[in-house]
Amino acid sequence: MTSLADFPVPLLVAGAFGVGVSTWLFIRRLRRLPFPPGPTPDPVIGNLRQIGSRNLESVFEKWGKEYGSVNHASVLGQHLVILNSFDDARELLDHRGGIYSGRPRLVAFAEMMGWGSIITQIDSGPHLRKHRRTIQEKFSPRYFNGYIGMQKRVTYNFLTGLGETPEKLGDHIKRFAAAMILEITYGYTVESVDDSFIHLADEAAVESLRYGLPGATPCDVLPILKHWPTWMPFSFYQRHAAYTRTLVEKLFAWPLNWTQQQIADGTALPSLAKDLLAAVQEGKKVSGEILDYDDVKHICGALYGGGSDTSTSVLESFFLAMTLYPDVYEKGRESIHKVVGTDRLVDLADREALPYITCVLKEVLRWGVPTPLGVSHRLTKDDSYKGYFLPGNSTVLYNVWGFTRNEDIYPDPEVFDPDRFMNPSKPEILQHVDSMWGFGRRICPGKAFAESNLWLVIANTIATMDVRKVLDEDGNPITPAAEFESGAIRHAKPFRCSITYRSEQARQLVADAAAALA
Ligand code: HEM
Repeated sequence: MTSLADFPVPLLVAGAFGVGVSTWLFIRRLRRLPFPPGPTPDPVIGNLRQIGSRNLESVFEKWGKEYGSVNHASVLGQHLVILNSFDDARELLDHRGGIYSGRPRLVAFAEMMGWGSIITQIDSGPHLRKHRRTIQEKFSPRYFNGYIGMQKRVTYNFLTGLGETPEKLGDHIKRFAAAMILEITYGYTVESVDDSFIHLADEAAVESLRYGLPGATPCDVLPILKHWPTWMPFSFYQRHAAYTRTLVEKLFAWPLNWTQQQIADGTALPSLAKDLLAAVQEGKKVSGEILDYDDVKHICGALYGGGSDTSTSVLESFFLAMTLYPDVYEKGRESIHKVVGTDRLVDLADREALPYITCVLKEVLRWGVPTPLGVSHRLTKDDSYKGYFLPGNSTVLYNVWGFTRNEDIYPDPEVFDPDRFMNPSKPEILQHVDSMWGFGRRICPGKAFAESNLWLVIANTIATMDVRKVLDEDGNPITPAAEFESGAIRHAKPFRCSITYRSEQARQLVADAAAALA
């Protein structure tokens, strides 16, 4: 076989020179291309003023209409690429995923407050691969099918609580979302929203978001400031980050220590943490990877943040939509009565036979948009697209809210209409709503699990409860506004609705099912 050593040295040098020159020419040509169009930046701060807006997704949508679907902006020297069309997002984030799957550097949030070791913050590389493979395997339908009993129990507890104190809808939703994740992750049962883990998670989230968002502290602009000692003057941000870090570390360590104690006592329920800790102890590979204790801590620690507030947002939107659209509710109930009857609750095995309920869930996702701008990716190398230069290390944002409001795909986008997904006239109708779960190599690994939890709870709520508008003193129905609070996770603004069991038989069905699994 011919090896490199068989070639004369001058030929090798000439070859290497040729490759070097053509790479240099290629990069030069790339850099001569313009940035994608976008709003004119201010000196030094760039587009900070526009980016500071709360409803960033609608700002981006306007830019898309004004400048074209791919936009460029900058904030304090950081390039941003904004994708306002689903096709561009699919081309770049899916098809060119090899260079579009990093995560932007967040100095305060990830490096100072301690979130940097969890998957959502980890940049591309072997560490990411290890965590993703583990989560993907453990949240594949094959694996979590073993948790159907747990999914049912959490669902029936939700319905029981709702039947008893419907005015506490928000608390029941929050408890449901937390319980699903914490049971499967740690085998930890959540009895109420007054749970100490939920309090700790809330406090860690509030403190982290206070100064953790990109650009919220000078450390994001001048990373060397993260080393500024906390005993020095002007160290407010460093001291706040150090305090937040203690909360974040406790958030990761506390539930895992709890599971370890349960294992030692012989009382541990099946859970992801239990499986992974056993694999670490026995030196067994998980999805072809060797994990250590810190991997387990951070893999498990990522899931509550990834799965609980998103699911909460979806259920809030569901109850708001059902209050506003009684015809949809009735149609959903009729479809359940036809297939399941009224003598039993709805099961995950009924999913295929109940396509309308699946469409209700899809429409809740589209209408409520839990993650309006997904999670930002990072472009790891210079690239060009549609004649524009996209600089390496750009933060890439995709406008899920805009994709799912595109009138060509979703006419009357603010109207809640699950029928748009029944026998869709074009494949885009189903494809674009799936952007809710992100793109490419970073697509949400909890998608199948989240969809099955949400489907089960939505189907059984429709089957057993009446959700209606509340009446004012004169007996007139009060129509709540379809208003949402935007942010990384979008939530319906607080609203009132009336929730009662559909019948005594429905109440009994739920009570019996909950008792059987208690
Ligand atoms: C309605 C519920 C949910 C929605 C809308 C949602 C949405 C998303 C989105 C948009 C991303 C970012 C994808 C990207 O970077 O392009 C993501 C990532 C992630 N999600 Fe979900 N998610 C949900 C539920 C869950 C659940 C239940 C879990 C856990 C079991 C979970 C775990 C994760 C994790 C670990 C990541 C990070 C993946 C990575 O960085 O590579 N999610 N999710």
